Amino acid sequence: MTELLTAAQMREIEQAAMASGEVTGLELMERAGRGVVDAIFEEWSDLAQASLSDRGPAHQQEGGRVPKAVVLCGPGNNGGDGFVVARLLKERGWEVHVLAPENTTKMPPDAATNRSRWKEVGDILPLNRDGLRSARDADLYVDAVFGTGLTRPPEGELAELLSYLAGSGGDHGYFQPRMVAVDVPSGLCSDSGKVLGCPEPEPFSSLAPYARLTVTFETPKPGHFLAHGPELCGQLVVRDIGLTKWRSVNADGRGLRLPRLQLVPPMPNGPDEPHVHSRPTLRPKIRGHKFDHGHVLVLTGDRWATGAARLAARGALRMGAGLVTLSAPRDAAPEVAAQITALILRVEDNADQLAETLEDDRIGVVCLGPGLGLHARAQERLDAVLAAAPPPGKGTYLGRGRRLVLDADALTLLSRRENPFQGLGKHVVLTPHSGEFARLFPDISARLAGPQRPKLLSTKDFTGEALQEGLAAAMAYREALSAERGPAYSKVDAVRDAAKRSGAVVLLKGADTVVALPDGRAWVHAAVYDRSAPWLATAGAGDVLAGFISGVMARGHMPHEAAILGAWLHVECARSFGPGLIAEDLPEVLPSVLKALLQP
Ligand SMILES: NC(=O)C1=CN([C@@H]2O[C@H](COP(=O)(O)OP(=O)(O)OC[C@H]3O[C@@H](n4cnc5c(N)ncnc54)[C@H](O)[C@@H]3O)[C@@H](O)[C@H]2O)[C@@H](O)CC1
Ligand SMILES: [K+]
Repeated sequence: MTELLTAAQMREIEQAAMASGEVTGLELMERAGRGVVDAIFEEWSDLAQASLSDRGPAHQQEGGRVPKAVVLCGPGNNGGDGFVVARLLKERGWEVHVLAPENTTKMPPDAATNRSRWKEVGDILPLNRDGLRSARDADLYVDAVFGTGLTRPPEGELAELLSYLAGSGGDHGYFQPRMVAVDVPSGLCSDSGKVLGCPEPEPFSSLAPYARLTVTFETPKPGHFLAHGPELCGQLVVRDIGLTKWRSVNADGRGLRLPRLQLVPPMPNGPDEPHVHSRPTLRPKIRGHKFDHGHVLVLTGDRWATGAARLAARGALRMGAGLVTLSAPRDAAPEVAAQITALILRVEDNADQLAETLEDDRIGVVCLGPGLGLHARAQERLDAVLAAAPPPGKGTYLGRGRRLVLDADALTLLSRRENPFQGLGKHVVLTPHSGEFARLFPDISARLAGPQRPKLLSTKDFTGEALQEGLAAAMAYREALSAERGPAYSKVDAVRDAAKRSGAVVLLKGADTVVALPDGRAWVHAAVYDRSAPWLATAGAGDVLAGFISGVMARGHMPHEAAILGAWLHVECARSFGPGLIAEDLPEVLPSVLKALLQP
């Protein structure tokens, strides 16, 4: 397991460690700075080799070039880490230029100590564009302006400096030369992955620089995986600074810090290795009758709209469900029958007939939504399914309650009900994309999206009232952006709130898929960094995911486990297939992925 820690949790752990008397803040800062330097040299061996302490002073005498670093240190402990990095590089013979704020009255004591240590060996330039101009052409830039303590969007000279650095990176080639972020790229909220003060959805010309390498401490933070985090962090490295012992206690030494947030899959070579499995585990199918491996019922849409449900059904079958039945309205039945072999077809004339089918308590999982339609009959079918799946404890289905996956149109239909969440519970997995999520949880979605950019004025608006209104909206938007406070409301917060409100397990899709339970437990499934699979954004892939989750539940996993495993296997299939993938390929490539997974 790789736990993702928020800024507040990280502070709590640090305080618990210092309160124990076993370690000081200064020692932690030294370890952090050293961790950054080690990571730099591991990433760029040419820089390690160029260091004089490795090659000896003769190198310089022989005319060898002295490597040059610019270290940008902010007003807090992140800046303190920066001063340590600067000192350690200088000790290795580097030419080091440090930029830092002149006013140090509010500087935390450990950072101030490291500032003084630096001043014994080097000068300090102002932390602004002028300072940067006088320290040009470095081999390495170290961004230690803000870390987990960012509380508001940067302003004035700092904003100018950060957006200058940001403008030099991104897709157009990373900042040249190399930029290393200490803990997080400055301006990125470590809890949410949002860039404070920057319009959503893009951090283009943002207030946070694009790093090529980000070195964080102890555990990764949610913001490294959510929203813009992966794009800005470049590559992520986690350095152990010796806080493991205090990770699960409060500052007073008691109690677990809740709620917990885990990364799926755990980071390979992460700080918790080798104590963890680096892969999630799927229950093997051992023996038994087909019904012992679960019976999934997938509802199709109407005639000409059955493809999505067929994709889901094939996903569930390939996942290892013992039996998968498609329930199709009569007019859609011929089309379905012509397309399937191992799947079973059941014809429905009306919702009552569906209710009859659902009396079969061997049907452990029902999946509906893909291609279902949004008409009254689809609503009746959804109601029939919800009525026939009482929350666990009240029903008799296999003694554990029937489980449901509600996807696509089923989610839109839910949002149209007078009481959308009635009849839901932890036996239900909701799998919205952001649009469906906004329909179901409009207020939560608006909070997550942050201030909305007003519509651009067109030339016909350039006079009179329209112009006044447009300008007022633009001013209000600017103010709302600058009033954003850290830690910002994150996708994890939003999905937790949605799960709590609906009572169901909620999976909100994306490269940063988040799964949450109503009790606050949450997981980030990250298809980013070296796990990114952009070709998964293809029509029908979501339908297959609903089927995968249904299939995993049929194998006996709890709904939240199924959501996590389904999301993970979905990405593994996409990665295994590679570019050119279409939705139909996902179930077909699953057997080889499962084979590799189940191998000891
Ligand atoms: N928590 C821990 O366990 C450890 C933390 N360390 C470092 O400490 C960092 C956190 O330090 P801090 O909490 O001091 O926070 P930061 O150094 O991230 O910055 C906080 C400072 O900047 C100010 N600030 C915040 N937003 C601002 C803005 N928009 N404009 C101007 N000033 C702003 C704050 O008032 C505060 O003075 C971590 O990111 C990490 O780099 C490491 O030294 C190792 C141990
Ligand atoms: K930073």
